[in-house]
Amino acid sequence: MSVTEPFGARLRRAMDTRGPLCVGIDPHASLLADWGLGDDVAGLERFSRTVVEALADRVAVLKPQSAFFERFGSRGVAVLERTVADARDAGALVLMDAKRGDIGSTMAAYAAAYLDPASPLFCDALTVSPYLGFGSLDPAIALARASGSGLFVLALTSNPEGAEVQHAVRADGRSVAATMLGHLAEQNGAERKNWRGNGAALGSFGAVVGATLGDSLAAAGGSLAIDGPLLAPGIGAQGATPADLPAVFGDAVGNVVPSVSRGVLRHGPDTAALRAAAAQIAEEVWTAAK
Ligand SMILES: O=c1ccn([C@@H]2O[C@H](COP(=O)(O)O)[C@@H](O)[C@H]2O)c(=O)[nH]1
Repeated sequence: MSVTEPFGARLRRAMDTRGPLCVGIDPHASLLADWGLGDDVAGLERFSRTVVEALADRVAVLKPQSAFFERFGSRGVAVLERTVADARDAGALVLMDAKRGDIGSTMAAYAAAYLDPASPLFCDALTVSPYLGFGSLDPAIALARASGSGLFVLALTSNPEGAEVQHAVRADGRSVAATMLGHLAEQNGAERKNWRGNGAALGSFGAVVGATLGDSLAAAGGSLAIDGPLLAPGIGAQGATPADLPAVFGDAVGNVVPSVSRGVLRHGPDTAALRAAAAQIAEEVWTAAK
């Protein structure tokens, strides 16, 4: 397996040159219809190609939502493979939003599917769920280190239902989410010792922390100083705005990768309109973080 520059270093460079925005590729049936496309594989392919053509040469990260491709079976997954390859060829980092999580031996197979450069679905990073225990992610962490890819671990998700699990307080007084953030800080600390020295690069092990959280982050406790990226979904259709980011993320706002899907995609299928929508949100993020 070829070892490349770690994901966190590549992500920091992309954020510095392109801005931090991540745009989701979420081909909802309703969006396919709004774009005048069929709810079928041809529609899926046209939709995905259009988003890649419009944005892969300018945003830091594109995030295909695997579920919307899987619903078309093997032909949908074939479209997903092409989407990932085309987006990477055009210069975007690709974060596969598949939220995988299982016992370690199965996790190793999920990791091989997305983080082994020999796999047809190889991506720059993968979203994973730690709710079978953070240690169940060990095979994915090991493969990410070996292949220079990254993980985004669900910590405090953008949906209101997440709190009943993530805010739960453990016997040691820490919330479940704070514990996950602590594990990520350890993983990024180990990476810094072994590879990054004192450079400004981010760690390769990020957390998912919803932009929708308002002050509920304080309720869950835990530190966002994980020395890694913080993927912030929830902007746009779920009600958060770029202006919310400083209040939610505080001092860690410089490590935030704001993620928007429908808020950009609803402007398609016109390529220029998609670009303008992404540029407008990027501008709002920049203004908010100043
Ligand atoms: O906590 C989370 C984790 C992931 N997501 C995913 O992000 C997009 C959000 O789409 P919008 O259209 O911008 O609402 C979607 O793929 C989710 O599965 C999230 O929303 N929250």
